[in-house]
Amino acid sequence: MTKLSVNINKIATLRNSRGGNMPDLLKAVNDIQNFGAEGITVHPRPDERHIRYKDVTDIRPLIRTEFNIEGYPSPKFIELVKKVKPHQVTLVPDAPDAITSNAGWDTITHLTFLQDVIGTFKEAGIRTSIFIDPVAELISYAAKTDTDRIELYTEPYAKGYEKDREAAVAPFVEAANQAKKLGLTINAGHDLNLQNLRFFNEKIPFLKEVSIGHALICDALYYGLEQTIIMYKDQLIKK
Ligand SMILES: CC(=O)[C@@H](O)[C@H](O)COP(=O)(O)O
Ligand SMILES: NCC(=O)COP(=O)(O)O
Repeated sequence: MTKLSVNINKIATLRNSRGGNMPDLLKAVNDIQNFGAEGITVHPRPDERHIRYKDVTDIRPLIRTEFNIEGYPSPKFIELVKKVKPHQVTLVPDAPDAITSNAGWDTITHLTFLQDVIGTFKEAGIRTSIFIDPVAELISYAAKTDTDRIELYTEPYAKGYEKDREAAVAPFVEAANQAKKLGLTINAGHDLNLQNLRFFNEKIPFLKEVSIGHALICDALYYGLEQTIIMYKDQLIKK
């Protein structure tokens, strides 16, 4: 079954908005895992406006599932990830001031850089994934980086879902099949939600993991965190 990794950036953002320690991020990490999530995702950015670097270190001993750290591989980020040793690092090409991630890697232009960074993480025994758009040439270059996985950037799917979900998912199915043939494992994330998740997951039966933050934390305001995680996991059950 596809694993659900909960991105807790939004919980940190809420805490940071007032200073202090409410909501308690470390309690949330414990609870989210107790409620059935199969992983925790964090995405530290250089200005630490969401997750702070210290949060990442503090969270590590509480992980009983899988820890996924996402971010742009700056020297500081690489150092943090090597120190914390998560199960997976997901490389994202976002600019320091990006409100949120808004594109996948140009794996052609940045091939050598990605090969170097991925080599560094693999030497440290950390599984790698790279955030990517569903474009054939970019996927074929992703395989040349020696990454273990790719994370399909699903915002365009989410945007197109209501209008025509078959058309919206088609490039992702094609990209996933191509990546699988090249020996890559497939993750997905960005703007997945209770409406669009089941369809995406059913269309890519070998999808390994989804990381979901924004919509899930918004839903938790209405349903509570435990019930929300149950609802998202239900979307990942193939019926
Ligand atoms: C790579 C990706 O799509 C997510 O990490 C996304 O950027 C969520 O992070 P924020 O919640 O901080 O926008
Ligand atoms: N990698 C995607 C992620 O962690 C969460 O993205 P979103 O659900 O906050 O859009």
